[in-house]
Amino acid sequence: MIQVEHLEKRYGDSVAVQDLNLTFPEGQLTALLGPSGCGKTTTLRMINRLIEPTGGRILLGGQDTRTLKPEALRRGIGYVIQQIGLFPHLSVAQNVATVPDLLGRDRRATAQRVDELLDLVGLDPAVYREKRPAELSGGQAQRVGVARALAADPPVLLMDEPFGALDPLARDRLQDAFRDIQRRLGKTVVMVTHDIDEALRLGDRVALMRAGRLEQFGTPDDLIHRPASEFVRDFLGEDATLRQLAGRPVSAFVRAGLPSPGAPRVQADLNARSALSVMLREGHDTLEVLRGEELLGHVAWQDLRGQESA
Ligand SMILES: Nc1ncnc2c1ncn2[C@@H]1O[C@H](COP(=O)(O)OP(=O)(O)OP(=O)(O)O)[C@@H](O)[C@H]1O
Repeated sequence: MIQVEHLEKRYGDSVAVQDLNLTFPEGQLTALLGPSGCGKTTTLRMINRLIEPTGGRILLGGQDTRTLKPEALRRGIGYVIQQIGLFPHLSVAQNVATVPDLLGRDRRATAQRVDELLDLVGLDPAVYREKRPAELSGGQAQRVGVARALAADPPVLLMDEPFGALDPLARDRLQDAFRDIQRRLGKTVVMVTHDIDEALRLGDRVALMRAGRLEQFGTPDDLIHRPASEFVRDFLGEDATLRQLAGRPVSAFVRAGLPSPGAPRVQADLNARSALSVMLREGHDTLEVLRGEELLGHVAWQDLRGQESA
């Protein structure tokens, strides 16, 4: 758990972050969202002390980060940035092993861990282990960056626009892969993004910032259905519900029960936004949801539109 108390960063007369108070819950992914220049990156970099606050404090597992040496602090905090900065002269495996090697971990154990991590991020170790960064696509390099950040098994991961440089397809895939990994490993993740879809899709919590201050902190549902201000409402936009639906499979909304006669059938992994389109197109307010041949149940129009309770 990371607690931020009255955090402030001033540059001369200008204030980048002002009286910021929030708690990043353990094992969850919190998206730091907001318009350009609102202080997201500054906040993130104060957590691992790449930037020193001018006021307030940050507690990591209850401990004031100022009492820790920055190097020691950063050993427990993975950091992934958009320009991933792989070492060009090292192989993929050596890049991933950078931190364990620095820490003097056992070589054989590290080699095994590297393979596991490459596997985890969707890169076949046998194919990619010995490649150089120059031989990778942007998406592959980004995956190696994520594997490298996970290699030291840090409980906390800070990510700054980690998927920003990718084309939409690669971004979707890596976002999904990362979400799975995060859930499985239970890491506490703070992710800076200015991409609303990404924040709503990946965030267990979203911290929406504006001009150095926190505008709202809550679940994606909170921000969409219970916006704390006009700013939040405007920032997310009118199609916020649709955006959120696009990130969830229709199976998340299924109710058990008798199918309604004549309802169109869709597969469970169809995204909920497309399911809504099927209802509109077919003129039905329910759908039958199947996984393969198996009937899971049905989903109704109201379930998709009033998803606070989902
Ligand atoms: N080294 C610096 N000196 C002076 N001002 C700075 C410095 N770094 C950041 N700022 C200012 O602090 C504010 C917050 O910057 P920050 O990079 O945290 O914003 P951001 O929300 O991450 O923006 P973006 O999405 O564009 O990256 C901005 O107004 C920026 O101009």
